Amino acid sequence: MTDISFPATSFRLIRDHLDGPAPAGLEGAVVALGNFDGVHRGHRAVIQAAEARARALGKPAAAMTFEPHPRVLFSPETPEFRLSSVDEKVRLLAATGLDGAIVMGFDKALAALTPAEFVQKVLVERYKVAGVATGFDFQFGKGRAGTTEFLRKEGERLGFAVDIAPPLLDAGERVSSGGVRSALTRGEVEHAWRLLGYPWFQSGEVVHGDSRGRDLGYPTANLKLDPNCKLRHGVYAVRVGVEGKRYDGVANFGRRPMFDTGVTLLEAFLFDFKGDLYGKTIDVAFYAFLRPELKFRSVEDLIDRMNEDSKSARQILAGAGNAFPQLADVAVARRG
Ligand SMILES: Cc1cc2nc3c(=O)[nH]c(=O)nc-3n(C[C@H](O)[C@H](O)[C@H](O)COP(=O)(O)O)c2cc1C
Ligand SMILES: Nc1ncnc2c1ncn2[C@@H]1O[C@H](COP(=O)(O)OP(=O)(O)O)[C@@H](O)[C@H]1O
Repeated sequence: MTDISFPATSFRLIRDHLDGPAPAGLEGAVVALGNFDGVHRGHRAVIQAAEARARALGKPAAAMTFEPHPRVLFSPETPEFRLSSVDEKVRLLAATGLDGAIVMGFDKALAALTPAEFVQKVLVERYKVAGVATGFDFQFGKGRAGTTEFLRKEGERLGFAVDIAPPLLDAGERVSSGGVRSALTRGEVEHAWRLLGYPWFQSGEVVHGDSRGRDLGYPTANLKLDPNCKLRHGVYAVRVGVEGKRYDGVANFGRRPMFDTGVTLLEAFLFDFKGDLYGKTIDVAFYAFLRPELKFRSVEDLIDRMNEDSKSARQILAGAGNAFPQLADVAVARRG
């Protein structure tokens, strides 16, 4: 167990809707624009470009993101495996050192704005942006017709700075949310970690299970993940953040074929912890895939294997240094 000190933050979170009044607090900022699912290293490069420009201009720096993900509006029948919920995203953004984030409610009215209208109404009139930073492949506005080239021209015409970050490569692979998703789907959490720059994590409230864990000598804190989560089922070495402390542990994600539950859960056993976690929000970060879920001949065999899993996880995590996602406290962010 180690103490985590959250970065002190005066982070300002704005949840904006076009039909409401223009919110105060981040006018004149340099804005990093994007969906930022996972806030991976490529996203951080965009954020750094916004911060550098903001410093040069003596302005605040903020991220502007869209919620729900535009895909939810356009193709609700094919739900996306999201790397981060809006809360997780905001906590990641707040820890980057940005002054704030604008979460634009993405609805039909916003989707109907042409690229020129989005620039004029949202960026210029509503936020009076001093600059915009985005990734090389960002597209925006009705029909995704707005390109980075268009944004550059609009910036020149209307007087705001435009910075476009080139693709970021990791060992020849483009860092992308899609790359992280497919790594997680294969259980390759180390690869996801490389692309993200931090071990992937999921947050949630601890719920009650079947009280079986205690009898096995392995009480597990249970989280229901988003049903669209495509993380490979199996056993992982994890580190768990609880109320500013963190614990190494081992977790199973799946349906527990031993007990024919049919329900998909993330269940984490925390080493060197005793206490009650029900109702608490915890962060479970993934460091290594240990094995797939199995059906053992007996509960004793399962327990033997869980003992082995714990030993491997302890070894792996001892070699992981202090690595843990940098997360600011959302409760602090929300007060902003
Ligand atoms: C390290 C670890 C490994 C596990 N491996 C398996 C497994 O291979 N097969 C399985 O059916 N359940 C597995 N489980 C899930 C346990 O069966 C589960 O935690 C237990 O049923 C407790 O259920 P409860 O939380 O509802 O009380 C594993 C759990 C942990 C913590
Ligand atoms: N080391 C630990 N790791 C995880 N949970 C623990 C630990 N020690 C105590 N607990 C508590 O035990 C609960 C899990 O017990 P368990 O018997 O698995 O029941 P259930 O699955 O019904 O919640 C956790 O939610 C938490 O409150």
